[in-house]
Amino acid sequence: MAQPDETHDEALFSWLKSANQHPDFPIQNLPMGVFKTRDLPPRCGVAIGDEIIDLAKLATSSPFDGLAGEALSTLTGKTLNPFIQLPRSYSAAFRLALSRSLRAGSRLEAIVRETLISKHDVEMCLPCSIGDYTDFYTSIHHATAVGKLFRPDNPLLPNYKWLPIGYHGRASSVVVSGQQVYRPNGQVLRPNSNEPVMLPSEKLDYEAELGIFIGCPSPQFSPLEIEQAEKHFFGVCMLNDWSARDIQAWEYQPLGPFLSKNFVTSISPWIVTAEALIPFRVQPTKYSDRPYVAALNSPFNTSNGGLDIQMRVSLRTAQMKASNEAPVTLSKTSFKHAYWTVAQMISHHTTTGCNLNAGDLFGSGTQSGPEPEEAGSLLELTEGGKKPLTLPNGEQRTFLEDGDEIILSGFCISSSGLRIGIGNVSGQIASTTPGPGAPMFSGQSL
Ligand SMILES: O=C(O)/C=C/C(=O)CC(=O)CC(=O)O
Ligand SMILES: [Ca+2]
Ligand SMILES: [Mg+2]
Repeated sequence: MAQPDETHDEALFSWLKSANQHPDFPIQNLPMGVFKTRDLPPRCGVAIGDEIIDLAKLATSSPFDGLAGEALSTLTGKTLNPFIQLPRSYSAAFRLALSRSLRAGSRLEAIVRETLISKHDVEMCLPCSIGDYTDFYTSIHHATAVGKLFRPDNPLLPNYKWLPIGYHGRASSVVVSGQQVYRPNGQVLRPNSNEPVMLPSEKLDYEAELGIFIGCPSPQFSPLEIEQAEKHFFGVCMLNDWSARDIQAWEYQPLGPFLSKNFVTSISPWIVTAEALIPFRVQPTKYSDRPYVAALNSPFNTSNGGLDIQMRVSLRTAQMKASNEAPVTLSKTSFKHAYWTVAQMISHHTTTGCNLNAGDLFGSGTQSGPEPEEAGSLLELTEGGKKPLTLPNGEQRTFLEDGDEIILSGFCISSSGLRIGIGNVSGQIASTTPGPGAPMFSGQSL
């Protein structure tokens, strides 16, 4: 795993004014995504300051040599998949060449400047074609708190500390930030009843997660040892695993969540690459009485397997929107508290020989920190709906109501204050049954 290099130098200065001191997209970030405009079909881009580099347009000038040039030639289609499946040496070379081209004094300034499109003129799309989506459960604080609500006698099951628990999710319903979230109908067992009823979920919730994209594919029947796993980690986004808690409580035993989590999963539009995250690597949080599992340990994972990614959840109700109030923060935490690392999730997923493909998406599982106010879901913040939250404007919430907008955002910040944004993922709740072609709402997207 690489050490910080010249692309991470905090003193780098770009010829693009808006990139310098940009809170999300300075020259040290260079996240990748797919966008479209009124005139242009979906195409690959890199966010820099308040602009987006149109990579198909950049490729027509063949500005880069060697691996970086080859990498750029894969970025002319409608998804990032042809690029992210390449070995990491290509993405590292591309990042270096792009970083140099954006620095003050670069001989490529005029060529790159020609490709810039304002972020205000684009609509973001899913960054890649997602073949499979797996949702993990890596926050021990979330697992313990939720376990207490669902299984008071047995909150943390004995397997938790031995392997990263997960379930196979539904890739077809992953959407990009800004898409409406329609309240799902489902079977629910009401209190003091023996028979379920079909109704719109009354316990609609969010889950604050990190999204993890797989890059270089791994072949079937070739388990990845933990030392190899990082080579398959392409990058991250923010992910909201919308969850209908009443549907979940009735359906989840014995096979786990099914319809309660398959109706929509929202992700932020930009993928922040593993290379950009190098300065924010940390030692994973140490947990006492963790059993030693040789296959899930490596010297690198022990020293640098963690990622200090700050996560924030905020809510804007319809009433707040109508009176022009800013969203209210519900919780803050960091992915550094996760019990299992990205490499452990990747390696474990392939243990039986399951293959991973470029563009596969992992959810980290809801990230809740050690303190109650760091909880990544309403289920935890309201203790299963028993303790409503009172918002600054006097409104109360147990679960989400129609018109509520949830905004999950992420960023990393260095000890000297350099910040890179991971992104924002927002979604607004609408009452059930949209009819064909769910419209967009004007949510915030980064
Ligand atoms: O049964 C439980 O303990 C809870 C399961 C989940 O909510 C599954 C899930 O989505 C995991 C997560 O996001 O951490
Ligand atoms: Ca989840
Ligand atoms: Mg989902």
